[in-house]
Amino acid sequence: MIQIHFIINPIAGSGNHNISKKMLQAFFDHNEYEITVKFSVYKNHTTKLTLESIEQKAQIIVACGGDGTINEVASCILGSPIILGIIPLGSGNGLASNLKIPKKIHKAIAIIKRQDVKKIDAGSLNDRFFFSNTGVGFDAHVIKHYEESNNRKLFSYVTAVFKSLKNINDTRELEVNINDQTFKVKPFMVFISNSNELGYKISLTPKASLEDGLLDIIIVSKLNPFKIILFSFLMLFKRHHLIQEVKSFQTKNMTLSRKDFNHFKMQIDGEYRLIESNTINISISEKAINVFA
Ligand SMILES: Nc1ncnc2c1ncn2[C@@H]1O[C@H](COP(=O)(O)OP(=O)(O)OP(=O)(O)O)[C@@H](O)[C@H]1O
Repeated sequence: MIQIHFIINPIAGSGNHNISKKMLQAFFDHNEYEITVKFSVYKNHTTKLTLESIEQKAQIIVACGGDGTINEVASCILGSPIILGIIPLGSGNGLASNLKIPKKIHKAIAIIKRQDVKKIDAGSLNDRFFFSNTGVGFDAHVIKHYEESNNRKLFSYVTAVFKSLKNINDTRELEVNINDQTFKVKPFMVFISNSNELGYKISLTPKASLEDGLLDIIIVSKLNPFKIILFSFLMLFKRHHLIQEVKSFQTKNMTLSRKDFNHFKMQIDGEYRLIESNTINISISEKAINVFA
């Protein structure tokens, strides 16, 4: 019997999915799979549920939600033989889209039942992990405003972008150490990605691969309002690197540090996090997690 656990985020995306134990049971042969279904009932509850599933000897844990839910499940099973399944119920679903996992529930389940395993890389940031992307600056502001909106839809991301434009002059100097170069920057954004998609088919790092053992970085120094509009427009066509303030890198590790503050306001896989340290060490673990894709 294969022990398969589903951990469902009921508020992911628009929150109006009808996924239930009864519905899932209909897809799986009772002689082959033993199904356990859990719902998260508060923020970060998924971590506790996943740790319980590991204790309960789950062989497959399916994250049913967006990048934030995947992050909570995958961070717990990293480096273990447990296989991650994904049913994309989120708003952006960047990682699922990079893995070509369809949003239709029955199609995502077909991928789990096919049992083709891919090993993908995992990023780490001090003592946390990311599987899709992380960043400091404009993207972190956008995620903070998005979470405050209490509505997880594309429109909320667009509103959050406009609200974040008010904070654009709040750029403090960072020291960046990457590929044996050290330099200072007042960033509009430092964006670090494992995946080639942010969600909604938008990408800041279109050449990134989940399997190349590298992180794709873009560092954008302070932009004036005209350049921000130009940057946003070019990003839609994946041409933002044409702006001179945008520098692209690929690396296995990097460090961000700052002297004036002892914290970083970051987004990690689309969730706002305050990291209490004046140094951020970022690296990648190659092929660290097994995923059905
Ligand atoms: N019952 C719940 N009530 C409130 N928050 C929850 C609950 N269950 C999970 N969460 C939180 O929801 C957040 C994750 O949302 P998730 O990323 O899965 O969806 P999304 O933001 O709609 O999708 P995406 O990140 O792909 O845009 C996490 O911070 C998680 O801890």
